[in-house]
Amino acid sequence: TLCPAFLPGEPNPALLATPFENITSQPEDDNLTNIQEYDVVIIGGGTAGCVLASRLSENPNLQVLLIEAGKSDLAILNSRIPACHSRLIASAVDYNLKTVPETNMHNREIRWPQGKILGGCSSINALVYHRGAAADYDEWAEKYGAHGWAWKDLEPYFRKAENFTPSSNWPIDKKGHGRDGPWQISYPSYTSSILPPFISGCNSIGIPIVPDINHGQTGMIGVTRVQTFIDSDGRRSSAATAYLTEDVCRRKNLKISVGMTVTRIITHTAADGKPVARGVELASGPHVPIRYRVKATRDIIVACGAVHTPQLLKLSGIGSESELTRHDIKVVKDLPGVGANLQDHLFIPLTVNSIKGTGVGYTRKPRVPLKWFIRWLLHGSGMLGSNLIQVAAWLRSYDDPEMANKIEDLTSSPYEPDIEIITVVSSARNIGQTRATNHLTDYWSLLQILLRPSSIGSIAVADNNPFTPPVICANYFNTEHDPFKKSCDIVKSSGAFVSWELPKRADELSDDEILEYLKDSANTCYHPCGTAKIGAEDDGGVVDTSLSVYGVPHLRVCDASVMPRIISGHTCAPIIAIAEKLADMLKGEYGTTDKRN
Ligand SMILES: Cc1cc2nc3c(=O)[nH]c(=O)nc-3n(C[C@H](O)[C@H](O)[C@H](O)COP(=O)(O)OP(=O)(O)OC[C@H]3O[C@@H](n4cnc5c(N)ncnc54)[C@H](O)[C@@H]3O)c2cc1C
Repeated sequence: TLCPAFLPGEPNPALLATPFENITSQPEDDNLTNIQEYDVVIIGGGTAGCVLASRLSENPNLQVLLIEAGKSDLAILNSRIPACHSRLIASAVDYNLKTVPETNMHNREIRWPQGKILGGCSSINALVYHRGAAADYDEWAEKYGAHGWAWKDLEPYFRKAENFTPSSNWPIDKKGHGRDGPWQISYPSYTSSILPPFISGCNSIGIPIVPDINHGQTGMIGVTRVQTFIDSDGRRSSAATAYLTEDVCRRKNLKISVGMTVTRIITHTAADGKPVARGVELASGPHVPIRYRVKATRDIIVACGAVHTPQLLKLSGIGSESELTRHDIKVVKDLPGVGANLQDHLFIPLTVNSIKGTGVGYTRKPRVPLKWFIRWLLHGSGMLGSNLIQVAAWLRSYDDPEMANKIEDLTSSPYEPDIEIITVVSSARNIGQTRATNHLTDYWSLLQILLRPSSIGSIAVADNNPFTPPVICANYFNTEHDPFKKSCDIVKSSGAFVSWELPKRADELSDDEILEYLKDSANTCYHPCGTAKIGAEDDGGVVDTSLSVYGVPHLRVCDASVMPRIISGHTCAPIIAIAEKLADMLKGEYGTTDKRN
């Protein structure tokens, strides 16, 4: 763990791609003759990209290249230690992006972490394993035209990905889970002192205890212990560690390029005058004069995540004509849906002081005590082997008659939630910014996550330079939801509550004061999606149901961008299932068609 003998990925691009000097990166200069070629080129070795590379290269006749801008997650200790996930935010493996000043949030620029590392966000995220409500996927198919992506279509792929290890102290019916997949799912052995009072607080106000929220049951409502992607050695099971094992990386037909950014997708004009995706161009950094190119004889799959996928498509001439022209990018395909339909979850922090012995402040010591580290290193156990998000409750605010009159029901079915409440072990206002100020205090933080926002934002390009960060406008908060009071009820009923810390007088605030507090303190819950959605082209769709980009044959997208509507939960597991399904679809397709030339 400390000094891994094996690190996936080839850092020298000259061994995998053909170098070009002094090219302009303009479509006129799109020479692809006599260059290194592969059957499939996957751009972005993140959550979806690792799954695709691993599954597609199971066919030894298929030459696969995976290109990742970051380096291996095995070399980043904080990525391996589950409890250290928040230390990865604003670190060298984060793109360190932020939104534009959000007008409905007191003009705050919200920090948006995105993993620049093999495994992508699955290597830096909070390790919560959650599938979302079955009705969310049925809604994709029925309401948004994503036929073939309903719950019944995706459920087998959730199982295929998973190797679930049950826990003796939280028994569930294992039938709903997979046992043979590469992704390690478990309950961490360590449980914090927050668990019993949170569950009893929920129970006292009528929230049922549900053994397993990931069962695909109708009505994903209740409080439960959180399942995580942590393996039996207490290490993070990212998409990279799960899918790009040493055996997989030794396959002769799989090449993995690390530390290289794809700067554009090269399209050629076919005999019918239409564009066809043929190759990609990559570079190690903004000031390096050498670019590299590879050709794809079958497909190019963009898996750069919901922020960078639309950016790359636009830099390659695929996007709204007016935006591309404004930035001097030659239009390949006018596709206004690219970068539109951005959706995200917001969380609202609530921090309370709790009775002595029930708080979690001790977990936030600025320096991890050596004995904790040794315990984790040798046995994978103790506090460091846990993601420290231990319990969560999913609720419907509409069932409260007072709320039902105030807000529109945006859930995917009358039985599914619009709110999730999780516990975290920090002063929630500080997440991603500074360490908790007083690590000795007994406190809890609860995050209320708004699961069904109607706010729609966008990803735009700032200019035509692939190394300029994209312009993120989340456009938060054009809906009123009020999960806040429910959290106050939970903590007051928990038997461990002492006083309000943030905000003070939390349960006495008027609606207007709560709204002001939300604008001041709400934060991204790190689930951006929808920016290259499945759907009809005239309805803003970017890809069809085979995840092929409209009007550009042999170009596909597979990542959080393709979700037509944000789900009522965490996004990592659904993306892994989507990638598993696309890999299966492509294996079937490639098995029966002739190689493209
Ligand atoms: C801090 C944080 C906490 C989260 N917590 C959870 C959680 O607990 N549970 C959960 O389910 N979800 C969580 N999420 C969300 C979840 O992790 C993401 O939705 C999901 O992993 C995104 O997968 P993806 O494949 O779409 O993109 P990513 O995993 O981000 O992969 C994109 C990859 O593409 C690479 N890339 C981008 N542009 C280029 C380019 N031009 N050339 C080459 N490579 C490129 C990136 O470096 C990256 O590796 C969290 C996210 C964050 C950021």
